[in-house]
Amino acid sequence: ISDKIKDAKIIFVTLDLLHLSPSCGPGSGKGTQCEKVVAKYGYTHLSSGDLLRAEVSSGSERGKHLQAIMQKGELVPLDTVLDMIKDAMIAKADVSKGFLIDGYPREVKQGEEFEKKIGKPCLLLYIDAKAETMVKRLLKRGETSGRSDDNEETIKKRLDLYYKATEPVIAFYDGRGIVRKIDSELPVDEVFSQVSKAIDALK
Ligand SMILES: Nc1ccn([C@@H]2O[C@H](COP(=O)(O)OP(=O)(O)OP(=O)(O)O)[C@@H](O)[C@H]2O)c(=O)n1
Ligand SMILES: Nc1nc2c(ncn2[C@@H]2O[C@H](COP(=O)(O)OP(=O)(O)O)[C@@H](O)[C@H]2O)c(=O)[nH]1
Ligand SMILES: [Mg+2]
Repeated sequence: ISDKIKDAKIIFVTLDLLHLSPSCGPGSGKGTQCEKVVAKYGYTHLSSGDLLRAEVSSGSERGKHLQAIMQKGELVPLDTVLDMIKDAMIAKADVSKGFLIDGYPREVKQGEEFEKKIGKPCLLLYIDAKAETMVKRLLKRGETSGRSDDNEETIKKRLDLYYKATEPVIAFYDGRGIVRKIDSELPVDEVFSQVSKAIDALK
């Protein structure tokens, strides 16, 4: 029965709401931009990384397992993340103008599964920054973030994995014409004005 309820709501989500996926490198400024979109457009921001970190904080057995994977900069099992996103979307379906799915998909397979279980994205915001910039921002964030993966060694692994697994995601959706590339080397507000243009062009 609960699966049926989920299915019904998912159709609603797909028809009426927008899925935006800022799928870009660690430290490129996804979180910063998503916050601004929430304030201006009334979207719900779902960061897959934040959902995972919440599970880690809960101290559950599953959280301990996740923590070990994340600390190495590797990807957690696909179903774990997808289930968390789906539950969070259903919980917010009634009050959201749209969804920003941040940090997902990390690999083409994750995107395919998302579409099978939830729906199609109408836009992929590709927030691009140089590797050097991303590392610099993450090291700076690491001074205060308390995140066990914001250290030099894990940042390097996250970036390697990003170029190997996540960049192909962008090519995959580019084939559908829904990718908007945003240059994140500019000041935050200028980046946001590019983001706003991409969203305003949706309808
Ligand atoms: N779809 C996802 C999202 C996150 N993770 C795990 O959670 C970690 C942190 O993810 P996230 O918070 O998205 O971090 P980054 O992409 O590194 O970017 P950010 O700087 O926004 O935190 C990843 O390295 C990975 O281990 C994952 O496996 N699958
Ligand atoms: N200089 C500069 N720093 C930024 C910009 N966007 C984000 N940052 C900083 O870079 C770090 C990573 O940003 P965050 O939004 O967490 O990136 P994410 O990893 O892609 O979610 C944070 O410390 C931000 O304050 C930007 O446009 N310019
Ligand atoms: Mg983030």
